[in-house]
Amino acid sequence: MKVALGGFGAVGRAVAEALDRGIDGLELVAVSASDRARAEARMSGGFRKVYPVKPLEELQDGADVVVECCPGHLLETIARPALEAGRIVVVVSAGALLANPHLEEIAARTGGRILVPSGALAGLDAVRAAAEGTVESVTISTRKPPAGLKGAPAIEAMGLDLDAVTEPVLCYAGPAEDAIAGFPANLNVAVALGLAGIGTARTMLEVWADPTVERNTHTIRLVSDSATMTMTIEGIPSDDNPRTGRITPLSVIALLKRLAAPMVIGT
Ligand SMILES: NC(=O)C1=CN([C@@H]2O[C@H](COP(=O)(O)OP(=O)(O)OC[C@H]3O[C@@H](n4cnc5c(N)ncnc54)[C@H](OP(=O)(O)O)[C@@H]3O)[C@@H](O)[C@H]2O)C=CC1
Ligand SMILES: O=C([O-])CC(=O)C(=O)O
Repeated sequence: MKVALGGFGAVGRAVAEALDRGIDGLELVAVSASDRARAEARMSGGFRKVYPVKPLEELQDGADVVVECCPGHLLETIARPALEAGRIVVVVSAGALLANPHLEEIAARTGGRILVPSGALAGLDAVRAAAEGTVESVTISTRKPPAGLKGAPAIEAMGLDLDAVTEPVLCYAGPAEDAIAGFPANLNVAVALGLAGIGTARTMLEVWADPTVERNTHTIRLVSDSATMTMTIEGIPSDDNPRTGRITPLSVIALLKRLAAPMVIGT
């Protein structure tokens, strides 16, 4: 499968490095970045090959799979032409799907597919299985080191000085659906959880700026007629972007491998 990466930041570059090192059945064919020269320089300083840096709208040409790993407001720019062309689109900015419900309609019409990786979250396999039965409630509590919430419009609206936070501050409590506008680059996990389970309107979220944690910590609780679950993941922030956990690109790589694998494990 030929893979094009829409984004070459904390997620895209790590996925590109893995594909460049070589994964059976997968071939990197193009990347996108806002700074083309910098992307090319990064590839020439360590990659085996320098891949074409293409505009986001052209990633589907010559690719079977397009991975969206850009700021969420660019999801439509990447996904619409790729889905119109019937491609598989891997969406890392899951939160942006809420503002773009038409993408699923395009996929249904063209035979394209939208795949959302587990990203920085644990347990979506079991949540999806439980959702085939009756789920009573799903909650997620997110605690991030204050730096991991920097730039979020909701934090700016609160007037919270994240550098001055000395004890945990509750920054949001309510449905996952209503949080993403205020935290577009921080809560993709909560939207992915909602989409996997009982919907983002019924999935209840708390967001904490917590100086006592060093990791992006997400705890899911689910009550259903098949199981109750409590799952916590403590993700190490990536060096490139403290908002993004290191496990996120690994989740994308694992998903891409499933696409090419003769055997698939997990829901
Ligand atoms: N689902 C999940 O669990 C998670 C989702 N995310 C989400 O994944 C997405 C990617 O995260 P991350 O890699 O950390 O983000 P980064 O900010 O590190 O990287 C973003 C990339 O997008 C590129 N870009 C920006 N504008 C354009 C443009 N107009 N054309 C082409 N490329 C562009 C940047 O280019 P340049 O390199 O030139 O700056 C950069 O390579 C974000 O939306 C983030 O919120 C993150 C963590 C977990
Ligand atoms: O990496 C994380 O902990 C999660 C994250 O940023 C997101 O969901 O957008």
